[in-house]
Amino acid sequence: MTNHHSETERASLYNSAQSVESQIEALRTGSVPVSVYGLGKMGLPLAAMYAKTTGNVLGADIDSAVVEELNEGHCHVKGEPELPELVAELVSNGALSATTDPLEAAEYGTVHVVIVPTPITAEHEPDLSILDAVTDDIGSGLETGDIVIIECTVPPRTTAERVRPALESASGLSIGEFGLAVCPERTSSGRALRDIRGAYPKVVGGIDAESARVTELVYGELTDADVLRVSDATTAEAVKVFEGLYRDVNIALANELATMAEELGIDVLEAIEVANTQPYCDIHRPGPGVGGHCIPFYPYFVIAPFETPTPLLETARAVNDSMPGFVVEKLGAEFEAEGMALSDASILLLGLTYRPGVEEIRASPSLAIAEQLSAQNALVYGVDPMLESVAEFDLQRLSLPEIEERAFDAVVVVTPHEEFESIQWDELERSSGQLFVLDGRDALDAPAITDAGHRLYTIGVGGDRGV
Ligand SMILES: NC(=O)c1ccc[n+]([C@@H]2O[C@H](COP(=O)([O-])OP(=O)(O)OC[C@H]3O[C@@H](n4cnc5c(N)ncnc54)[C@H](O)[C@@H]3O)[C@@H](O)[C@H]2O)c1
Ligand SMILES: CC(=O)N[C@@H]1[C@@H](OP(=O)(O)OP(=O)(O)OC[C@H]2O[C@@H](n3ccc(=O)[nH]c3=O)[C@H](O)[C@@H]2O)O[C@H](CO)[C@@H](O)[C@@H]1O
Repeated sequence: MTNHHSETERASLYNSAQSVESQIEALRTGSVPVSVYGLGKMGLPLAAMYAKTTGNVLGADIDSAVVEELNEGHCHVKGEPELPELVAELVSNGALSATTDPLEAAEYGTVHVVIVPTPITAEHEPDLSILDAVTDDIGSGLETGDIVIIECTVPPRTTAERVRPALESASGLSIGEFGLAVCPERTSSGRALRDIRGAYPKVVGGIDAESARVTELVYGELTDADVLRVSDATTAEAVKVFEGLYRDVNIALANELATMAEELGIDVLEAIEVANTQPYCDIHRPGPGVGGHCIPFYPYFVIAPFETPTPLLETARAVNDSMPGFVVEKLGAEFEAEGMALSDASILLLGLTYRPGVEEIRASPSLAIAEQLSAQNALVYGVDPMLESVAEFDLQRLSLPEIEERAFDAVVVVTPHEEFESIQWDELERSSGQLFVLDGRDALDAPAITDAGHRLYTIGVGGDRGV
């Protein structure tokens, strides 16, 4: 990859002797080369925003298809408004390019932004191996005056106790010669550019004051929102993780309440909606499970690495992970009432990604639902307009038009993609008796289902919906 900015001066910001105005001028005129590591759902929008602001970004990704597509001006991330056009513009004007060689990026940038995956292992331990690899790569090219900014979500204390020593060891430099800060990505897929531009404040925490100063200056140019500087890097890491913990616990509360709906004999969704009119109440929405590689994973960034007991976090995880089973039990009970076994049933799952419009299947509820149904020898089909392959799922793939050519005993709405709004429910039929429709997300128009002669159960709705 040729360096498209080799002719311009190469400025660094950490411990810069220039005035703040000159530093900002350098940042905005392409004199501060930025390297972004990880060009995925979050990294590509972030690299684009950096390139739009600085005009000088080299992205690094180990996936050659990602790099090739980007260097052709194409956007591989689906469902991000404005991103394809922005990427095309930035690549054509030389503000953004990419390499598969993180070492090249490490030599190129004086600002290094890390936004690579931070998953968990099958044993629910944080897996920071990718972060470690990138840290070592950056360390090998780190120079005095550089700054490294961790945007990926990591367990608290990771930057101070894992990333810092690794950078110092790989570079032979120390904090004070280079900077290190945390600015966690707080964006949601599907609205990434809007969020990064400034839907809500960016949070900055530095290993030292100069790192915090430089990172505050950089994000002050990147976002229109406030930049909130917190005490240190660990606090910034904790802010991000706490947001996710709050969400997982609150979804678990909604799910537990939803499982009580029939015994309560009410529409729990209605009760939640009205309870939330109280400003101190923000009960989330029940569903067939909690997916994605954020919310179901972040609790383990606190449960696993620390000694302090975390019973609430673990219970919330257990409640949310029980929801696919709740769906399967509901299906079994419905068929049992007809004297039919799940092993004789044909079941269609609508929506396999973890939420609508996002091409991500990690921890998707449909994975567990299909697995548990298949384990009981049910015949399981799945439809998802966002997915080319459904190899990870225990089911047979159907296209949306194909579902009206077959008969099912039940249809489960797991993830309500907008394409499903075109389904003609009166065209769906069961080989004999009433089709059973399980609406996991309160996404359906109930009269359209019941007018078509189907039986409808919505998670959280215990009795008949009020008049
Ligand atoms: N997806 C979200 O909604 C979201 C929101 C906020 C924060 N985050 C956090 O952002 C980080 C990245 O998440 P994402 O959703 O963009 O992941 P992603 O899986 O969409 O993309 C990750 C990218 O990193 C690349 N990569 C993997 N190993 C690499 C390496 N060694 N060097 C360079 N690139 C490498 C992959 O090829 C991929 O393109 C994670 O820490 C995540 O927790 C995600
Ligand atoms: C704290 C927070 O908001 N973080 C957001 C979150 O974004 P996300 O893409 O992971 O999506 P979510 O909307 O959190 O959904 C996750 C799963 O929970 C299900 N769900 C959701 C709400 C509900 O009331 N009931 C549910 O059942 C849903 O169906 C899906 O399966 O994490 C990103 C990375 O940290 C953040 O950047 C982003 O801000």
